Amino acid sequence: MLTLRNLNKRFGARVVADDVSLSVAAGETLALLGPSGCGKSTLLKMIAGLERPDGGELRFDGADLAKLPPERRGFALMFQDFALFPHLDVLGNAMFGLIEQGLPKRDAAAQARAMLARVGLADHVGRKVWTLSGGEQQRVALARALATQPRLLLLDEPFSSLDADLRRQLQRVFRGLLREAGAPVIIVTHDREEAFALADRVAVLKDGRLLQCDTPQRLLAAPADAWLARFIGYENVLEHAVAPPQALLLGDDQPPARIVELTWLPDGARLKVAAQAGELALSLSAREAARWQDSLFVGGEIGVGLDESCLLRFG
Ligand SMILES: Nc1ncnc2c1ncn2[C@@H]1O[C@H](COP(=O)(O)OP(=O)(O)OP(=O)(O)O)[C@@H](O)[C@H]1O
Repeated sequence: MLTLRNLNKRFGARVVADDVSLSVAAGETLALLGPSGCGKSTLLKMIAGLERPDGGELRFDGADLAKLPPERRGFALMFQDFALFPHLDVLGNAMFGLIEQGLPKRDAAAQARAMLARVGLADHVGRKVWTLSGGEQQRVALARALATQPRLLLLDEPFSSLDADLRRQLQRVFRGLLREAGAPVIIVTHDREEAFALADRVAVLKDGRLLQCDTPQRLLAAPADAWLARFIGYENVLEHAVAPPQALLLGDDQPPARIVELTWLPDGARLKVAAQAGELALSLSAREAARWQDSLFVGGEIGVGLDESCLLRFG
């Protein structure tokens, strides 16, 4: 298990880690999620040993990491550009870490081949990496990282250079492989869908502060504050609570709300209305849109209320 306790780091006046405490268990995938510049990569680098914390404690299975140089931590780090070696073929890349560990070449090649087969690249071992597609390169980088059987796997924006379809497809492959690897995994991302798709728990960071760390379900069910609620994708964020879609009540018996924006879609309509509680966004199914069609125009009125029992209150 990896444990961070009261970790602090600043660059000049900029605080990038503000008393961060968290832990990641064996077999668990944790996502560090936050906007650009909030300190995600720096946190990863401190764990890897590439940046030194100003204060706080980093432990792995109870042992203090402070005096352990990066190469002796037994962690694998995978960057967003994959950092493959262009002069080596696929097999050469995948066995690189094993050779570094001092494994005889034959054993290293056998283990690397086995890992390449696991990521679906058994037929590509002799290819130069620059002849591979982005998704294939990404799988080589993962095979290289996993082949060394790291004690901890650190992935920095592993999918950011891939297009959306490939990203989704590889995320599925990854999720299985990461679980099988059995080591704790930390993934840095600014993409909430990626975090929710891959991670068991998601740690949300802002300006170096850990705002909330929980399962995707619990983050969605009980966001800590309004900023976080918006960041994880909620639209109707009120002062003290989120109004999820199920909290919105439509009907003639509800207070009238003026339609300020309207978009017709194949399966209904999207509206923004000026309601008593503030501006609310809502989606109408095709059936609801048909039911209210006479009122559906910008400037028109529709009855919109809030079911207080469905609101997600902060804190
Ligand atoms: N070695 C360094 N020296 C000075 N400032 C740094 C250094 N490394 C990072 N920073 C600054 O610290 C802040 C946090 O950087 P970091 O890379 O950790 O953010 P991030 O959340 O990973 O961002 P992104 O999603 O854009 O990669 C940024 O303002 C960055 O410019």
